[in-house]
Amino acid sequence: MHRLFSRSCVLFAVLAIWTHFAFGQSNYGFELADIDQGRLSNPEQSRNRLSAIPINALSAEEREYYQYLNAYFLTFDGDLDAVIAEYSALLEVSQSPDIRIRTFSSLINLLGAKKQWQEGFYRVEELLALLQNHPDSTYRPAAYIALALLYKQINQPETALHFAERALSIDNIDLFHKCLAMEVKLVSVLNLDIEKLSLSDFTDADAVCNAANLDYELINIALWKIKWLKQQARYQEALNVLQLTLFQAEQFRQDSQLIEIYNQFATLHVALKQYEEAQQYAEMALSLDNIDSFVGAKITMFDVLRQLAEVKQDFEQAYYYLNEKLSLEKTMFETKLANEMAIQKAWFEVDAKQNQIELLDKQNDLLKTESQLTTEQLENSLLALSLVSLLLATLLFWSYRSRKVQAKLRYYAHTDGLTRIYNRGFFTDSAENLLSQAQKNNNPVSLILLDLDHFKNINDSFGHQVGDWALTQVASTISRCVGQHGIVGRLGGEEFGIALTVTDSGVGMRIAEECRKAIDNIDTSQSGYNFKLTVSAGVGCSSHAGYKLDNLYAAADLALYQSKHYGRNRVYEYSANMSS
Ligand SMILES: Nc1nc2c(ncn2[C@@H]2O[C@H](COP(=O)(O)OP(=O)(O)OP(=O)(O)O)[C@@H](O)[C@H]2O)c(=O)[nH]1
Repeated sequence: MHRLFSRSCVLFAVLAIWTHFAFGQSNYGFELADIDQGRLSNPEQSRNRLSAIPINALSAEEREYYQYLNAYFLTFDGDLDAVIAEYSALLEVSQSPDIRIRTFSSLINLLGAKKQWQEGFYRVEELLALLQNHPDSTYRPAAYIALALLYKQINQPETALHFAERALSIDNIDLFHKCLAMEVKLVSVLNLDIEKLSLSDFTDADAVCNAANLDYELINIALWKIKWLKQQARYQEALNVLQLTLFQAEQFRQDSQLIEIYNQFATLHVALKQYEEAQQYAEMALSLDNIDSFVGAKITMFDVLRQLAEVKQDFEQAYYYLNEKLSLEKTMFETKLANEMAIQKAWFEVDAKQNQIELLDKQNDLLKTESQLTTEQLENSLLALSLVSLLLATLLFWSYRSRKVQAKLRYYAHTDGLTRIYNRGFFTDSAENLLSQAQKNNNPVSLILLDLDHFKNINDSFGHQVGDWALTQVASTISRCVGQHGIVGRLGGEEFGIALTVTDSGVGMRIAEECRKAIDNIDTSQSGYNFKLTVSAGVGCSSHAGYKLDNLYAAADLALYQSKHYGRNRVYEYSANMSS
């Protein structure tokens, strides 16, 4: 028992959750739909059921539904302005297309009833736009009917007919809306081209409205049929239909329809020359409480009474009725004119507003184009800027690269490829500059020539590569020894030159000796072989040989020769008594 209870609880919870999600968050979704269903057949009970629903328990969507139904029931209280305000407020917040379509439809009907044309026409535009975006809404019939009725009311039968036919073209249109659409269609065709109507049009509409159980519309259709028969002078047939309609109307008791029925009776009896009956119905109509609200009917009745007075030869009375009729016609004409003007003004204002909106749209488009143009210009400028930047970067890059290449070329032009010290050409140029500068400043300078001893043997014994290694070692050792005191170059093969700045002969000899010693100390085992690496050097000094490079070179060379001659691995300085 306990297990059964818990299972039921679980099932109930699952069902509740499912219902919650399937029907919009609360259980009132069903209730609202049910109230909606019964709103036409039992408005009072439906209204009471609606007022019993706690608004706070509703989801946002249900609240919109509630608001719509609440406004609908408010119509029965008669304060149409309040209902218009409710519908307008709902349109401000409503998100649901269906609720919006229904609200627009109801609002348009009310605005028509209140003759608030301008607002009505705006709402028509909004409703049409909404219908275009939601062509599958189930509430299209109601929307088309609302539009058809409004256009019928403002005496535009073509447009009324168009919307009635749109409604009738919907496959699954319900009987209620089908009946209304058929009625509007009948009236519109009756006003446009009576010849186009046949008896079957009335019979069909009658069948649909009968099935829909719509008494008011049934009486209306009968009244239109009577008019149609009358226009064809089928008075007796019209009278027969009228007899049946009177019976229906007396049960239903709608003043407007009763007045119209008495009216028709009176005119038909006049046509059939049944004056007494005509008089009776005309007086019955005029005696109805609110006959003054139906000016058209009153005019017809005064006309009937005028004809009857004329028949009786009572011209005074006939004149009275004629006057009454004319004065009412004048009032009705003025009212009609004012109404027409109000409608035209509303159209004009809606049109003007529409034009203004179109103008604004065009201005907007213009602004958009302008901004697009500006954007494009900006984009073009940015593109141009990017291209220029790219070009500049490329140029910079190329200039950098060419500078690098130039520097490299310069380097290669100046440098000995193997030993990385100045080559002969650059050494010679640099040495000449150095000498002329020293000469200008009267500073003593020295030129040292160094030549590797028995270098051929190294090449021959250990290979050319070891010979190259030896040359680079000697070059770097000499550069280290000279430091900032001068410049070093490879003059060719295994011969190196040093030009020392601001140096007297003593310093020249000392540096040459340092170089010789350092070279003698090179650890040749790093080459993979052990051999003796020595240089012989000759020093020429400006104080003995002058500042001409050739002379200095010759002096140093002579001294070098001495070094070689006297045993190698030694340094000699040129002196004037040194013989070549
Ligand atoms: N490995 C190598 N050898 C070179 C280079 N340039 C010149 N030589 C060699 O240097 C040697 C110079 O030989 P020699 O002129 O006979 O002079 P030496 O053998 O040093 O004898 P002395 O100068 O009289 O002590 C030659 O065998 C050249 O081939 C070079 O760049 N690399």
